[in-house]
Amino acid sequence: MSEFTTPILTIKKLNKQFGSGCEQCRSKVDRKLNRNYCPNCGTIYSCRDITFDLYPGEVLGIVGESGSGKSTLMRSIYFDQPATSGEAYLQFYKEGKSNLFEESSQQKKYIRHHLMGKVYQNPVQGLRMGFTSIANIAEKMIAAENRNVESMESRGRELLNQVRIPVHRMMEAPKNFSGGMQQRVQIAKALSNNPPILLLDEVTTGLDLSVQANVLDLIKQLQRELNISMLLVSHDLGVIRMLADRTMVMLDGVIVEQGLTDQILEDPQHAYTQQLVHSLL
Ligand SMILES: Nc1ncnc2c1ncn2[C@@H]1O[C@H](COP(=O)(O)OP(=O)(O)OP(=O)(O)O)[C@@H](O)[C@H]1O
Repeated sequence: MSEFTTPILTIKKLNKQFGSGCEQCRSKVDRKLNRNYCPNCGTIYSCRDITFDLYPGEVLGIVGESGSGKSTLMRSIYFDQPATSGEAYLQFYKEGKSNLFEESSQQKKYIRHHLMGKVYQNPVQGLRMGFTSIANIAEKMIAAENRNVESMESRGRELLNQVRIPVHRMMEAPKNFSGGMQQRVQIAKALSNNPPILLLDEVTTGLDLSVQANVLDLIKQLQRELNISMLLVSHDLGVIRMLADRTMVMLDGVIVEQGLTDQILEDPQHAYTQQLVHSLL
């Protein structure tokens, strides 16, 4: 991305820890951790000084093994849980000048529903499985203060069509759908308020390979059509290779390498990335 393009999202020194820390781990400079964990007090440092920019229309991949902190990062950005410290700025919110983490819970709700959408690995987290599909979509629209039933229904139909769920099934609950369909309803819901940013957390993990390919194709197509910026978390470098323009590699809560995806795949610098790339070949 050009240095002259303004990022749509900027994250600066985001930290998330579980535990209050002790004298052996509180200082960033000389803390002695076993991977992300303080052996003395048990505090887990899930995200450490995570800093990056997301640019308009780009897909930024975040890859790393289980426990490296990817989901914690996504949860912090979407306010599913509070970050311990750090800054986040959105170009579309107060001209990118206000740290989102310091906003009131009401403002965070506004940001979450108007400016972001999120698709979870486990559809139970993103959907009400017993509600109809269209009601799931409407729920996010209502959260963004849309009260017009007709416009919600027509938007719901449009979105279901866009994610290739037959519209005649809109009154069915996601609990009756296959895993791939549930993910598509989640994507429709996440897109309902036309957010400029979509967060995708391991959205194809656990699906059969052919279903996985369909969902990835859909994401790729939507990204092209809507030119939406995406943060895409996966432990699977194959998924990242297919979708991400740039990639960050996380290990033990730290970004160990970032760059253009092609560059990372062709010439990985960090030993862990080399190992990841090697396992893909
Ligand atoms: N609520 C919590 N309480 C304590 N520790 C947590 C909590 N949530 C996450 N962690 C720890 O934070 C670290 C990062 O977890 P996270 O789920 O973000 O990793 P991940 O890279 O997304 O892994 P996975 O792909 O398996 O989901 C792990 O060591 C995890 O045990």
